[in-house]
Amino acid sequence: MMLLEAFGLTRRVGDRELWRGWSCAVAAGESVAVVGPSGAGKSVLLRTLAGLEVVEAGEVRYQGRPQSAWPMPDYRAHVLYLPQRSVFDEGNVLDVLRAPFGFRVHRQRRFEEAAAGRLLTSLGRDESLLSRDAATLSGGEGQITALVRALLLGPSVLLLDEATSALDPETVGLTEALLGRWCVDAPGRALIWVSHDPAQRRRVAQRELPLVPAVVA
Ligand SMILES: Nc1ncnc2c1ncn2[C@@H]1O[C@H](COP(=O)(O)OP(=O)(O)OP(=O)(O)O)[C@@H](O)[C@H]1O
Repeated sequence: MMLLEAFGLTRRVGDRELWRGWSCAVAAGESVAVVGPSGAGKSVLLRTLAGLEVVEAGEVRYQGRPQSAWPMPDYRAHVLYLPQRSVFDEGNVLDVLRAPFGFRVHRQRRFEEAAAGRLLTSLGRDESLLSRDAATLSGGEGQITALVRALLLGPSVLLLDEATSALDPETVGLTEALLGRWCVDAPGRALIWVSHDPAQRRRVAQRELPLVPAVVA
């Protein structure tokens, strides 16, 4: 069975059709990249797969079950969207990492500061980041914080929307290595990348899923 599938997705914004009849099938253990020109709707597509945008036409399935048949908080905990830029609530990074564990959907999970520390170490940072005010993080520090928070929550599918764009090359390398290991470390995981960097796509993606803009009649 495929982990995440889309069948015939079509999406309009205003009076413009972004894409028509888009389909994909991503298996567990796969790392793939959605590619298309600027404005083609890659972010809208990832957000649609993540259950953050309405599915106007077509169907998304996770573990063979239609997105519409999942309780949405559960679905979004499994299929997690990581934006280019995250806005954090007040507090320090530790507060930001811990906060989602108070949500009902994550009640089976327990926040472990040591696990956060290990992830930070594997991204070339140390625990001093935990005490920093989240509102004053740099773009790259914000991306690291968002990635660590996402991984701590134990998703199955990570949708990465230019999620390493603000990182220095060394940290990009560490992030790609970490995610590559993450994807195969346990069964039932997959990565879907959107990246403008073709070299990054070659490094991280086993194949590309083209997003071709709809033809205007
Ligand atoms: N809620 C919305 N209302 C109206 N237009 C929207 C909405 N969301 C996205 N759009 C438009 O849809 C188009 C696709 O946006 P999106 O950010 O998904 O493109 P993209 O392929 O990720 O682009 P880029 O590669 O430049 O980041 C854009 O023209 C955007 O302005």
